[in-house]
Amino acid sequence: MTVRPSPEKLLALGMSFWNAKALLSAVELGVFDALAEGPADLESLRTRLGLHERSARDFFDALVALKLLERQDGDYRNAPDADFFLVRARPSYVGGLLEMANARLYESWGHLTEALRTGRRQSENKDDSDFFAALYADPARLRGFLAAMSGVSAGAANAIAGKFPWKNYKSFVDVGVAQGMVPVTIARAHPHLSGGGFDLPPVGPIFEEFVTANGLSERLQFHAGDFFKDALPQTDVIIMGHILHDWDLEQKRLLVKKAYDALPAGGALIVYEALIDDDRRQNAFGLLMSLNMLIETLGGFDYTGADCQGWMTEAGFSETRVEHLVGPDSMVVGIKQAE
Ligand SMILES: C[S@@+](CC[C@H](N)C(=O)[O-])C[C@H]1O[C@@H](n2cnc3c(N)ncnc32)[C@H](O)[C@@H]1O
Repeated sequence: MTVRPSPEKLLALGMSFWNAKALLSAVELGVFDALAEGPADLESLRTRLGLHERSARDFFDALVALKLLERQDGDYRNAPDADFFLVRARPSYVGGLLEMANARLYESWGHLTEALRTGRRQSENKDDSDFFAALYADPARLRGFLAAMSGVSAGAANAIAGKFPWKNYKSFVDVGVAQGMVPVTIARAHPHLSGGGFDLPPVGPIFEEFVTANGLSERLQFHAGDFFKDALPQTDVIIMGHILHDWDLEQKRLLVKKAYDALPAGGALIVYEALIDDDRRQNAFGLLMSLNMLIETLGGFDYTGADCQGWMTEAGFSETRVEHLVGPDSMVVGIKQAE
């Protein structure tokens, strides 16, 4: 008997932007913040959030069906994971990424077809100015972007702190550090390490605020610079997370070479991203991230572990390996030959 194919999966995938936008609007409206204080019934939640009465019930019940909220005896409360990760006041908040997705990516992705036809990015300014220069001209957007990066890298930060042999090294610098989630996580887990972050000058105060709030300002310093114009700080281990995918092939190769030049013999470069699997058929998130680079940047694209190992070998690294971190993220480690 032949099995009749079902369109269910295709239709669910095609309509999954509904689910995404319901979550993004819930974060924007502060639904999870409102319920962090305790359960609320329909009317009090609706008035608290300033929603029109027409669709509030459907919206909240859709969030129940999506398992973001729970409802008991007419009262809504946060589902446990939403309560942990989506309440702004909690240190575990990862909604910065979702805020950025809501404010910028959601609309830009509406132009994916045009981007695929033209090869040109579709974020707010489609001209040739540097993505980061435009972003950093607006302090509120800068802060939002850097906080979003903490949400993106929190899981990988824990995995790098746990999986890399830090006991063999004394110092490290995270290049393109953003707010500092990765160095803070590593320094907390390994009290013998000191280090810091390298990034464009406007990032300094935001990094320092985050490091101080985590009680690590004695061990983590900020290095201001432009990684295309300045040498990278000399240190035992350099980390680059979600950096190489922002840039074109020549720029990627240049950054790997600059890391090699800054490391001592025996030093290590850790590159982490949502690496595409070598066969380019499994890591849908990595492949879609690469399309996000089309939407957002002039020449950026994501790549496989084997691609990155190739650039590291070209730059002079004597040993390279790829290790899975968490979810879609993996790291490529390059070791500079010990003398
Ligand atoms: C996509 S974010 C990645 C942040 C962080 N590594 C993470 O994974 O969460 C890219 C970072 O590179 C920094 N950056 C961009 N251009 C730079 C440049 N020319 N020199 C130094 N840093 C730069 C940005 O400020 C930003 O913090």
